[in-house]
Amino acid sequence: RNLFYLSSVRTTTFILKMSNSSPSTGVAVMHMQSPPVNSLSLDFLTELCIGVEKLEMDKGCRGLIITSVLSPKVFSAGLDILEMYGKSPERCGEFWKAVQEMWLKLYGSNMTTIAAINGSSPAGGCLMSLTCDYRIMADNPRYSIGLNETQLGIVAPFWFKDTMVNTVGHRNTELALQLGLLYKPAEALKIGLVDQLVPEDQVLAVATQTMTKWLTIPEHARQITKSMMRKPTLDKLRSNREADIQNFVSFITKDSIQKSLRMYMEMLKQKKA
Ligand SMILES: CCCCCC/C=C\CC(=O)SCCNC(=O)CCNC(=O)[C@H](O)C(C)(C)COP(=O)(O)OP(=O)(O)OC[C@H]1O[C@@H](n2cnc3c(N)ncnc32)[C@H](O)[C@@H]1OP(=O)(O)O
Repeated sequence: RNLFYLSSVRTTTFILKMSNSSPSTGVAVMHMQSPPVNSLSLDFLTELCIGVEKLEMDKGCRGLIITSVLSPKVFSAGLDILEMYGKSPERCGEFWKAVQEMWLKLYGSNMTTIAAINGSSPAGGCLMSLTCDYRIMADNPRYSIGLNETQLGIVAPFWFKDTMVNTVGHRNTELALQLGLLYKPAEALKIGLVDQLVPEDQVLAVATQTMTKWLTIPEHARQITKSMMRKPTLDKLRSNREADIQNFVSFITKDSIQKSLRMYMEMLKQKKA
């Protein structure tokens, strides 16, 4: 099963093609396609990290757009709850390492990255879009975005929080994280959680136009500036990875947390019924 595919902007797509930036544009598009909701499983994260690493090594690739083919519904439902429920501590540790890896690779990417958010993007899905340099969201009030971890009875780790603070500031993050707020597109724009709203059918086209503008900036200067802005946040996790994994494993395997996750999954199913 292919969890996502990468394509050039101008040519049509190929499944998991790795030398995937168009020579004419230098831009790759990652289309996430892991039905039903693009939840971030261990397999998905592993595949994503390999794909990004290959793009990073491709000197012809200067930009990456991340979007979903599950539109018009979901960009990403965040971490796969089933990876955190009823799993052994070893497996939980492996999963968390992959989540860290995804964040380190995307937040630390040398490429210009744009999230073309064409559906809801809660929790880990919001984190993934926060790693990007620019966020364009479909202006559809059915969609929402935010770090809603507290609603599941879990706590967003410090590097989720730091990424949010770097984007929307301390006060907005305090409110967002404590209350587990999911923002409608207009509210997300207001606090700076997304940079631009566009009609649903134009998300990818506007992302592509925006990328063209970003790529006119001298590459070396932009990369050094990005690194200067993000390095302290990245270094904080890099120097605490193992402790962060241990913290996650001991937290997520607690009976009370497992119970909260079970109740949340039941609530999702009931909502559907
Ligand atoms: C120190 C401890 C640190 C812990 C830090 C953890 C950090 C991050 C946590 C996360 O990312 S947890 C995930 C949080 N995600 C959510 O809360 C989103 C939940 N999902 C939804 O709100 C909705 O599904 C949606 C994304 C808005 C889409 O709605 P839609 O109506 O289109 O689809 P549904 O019918 O609700 O769902 C379809 C199907 O998918 C299952 N599902 C949904 N989300 C997840 C998920 N995140 N993981 C696994 N499975 C998910 C849902 O249960 C349905 O399953 P079935 O009933 O079809 O079996």
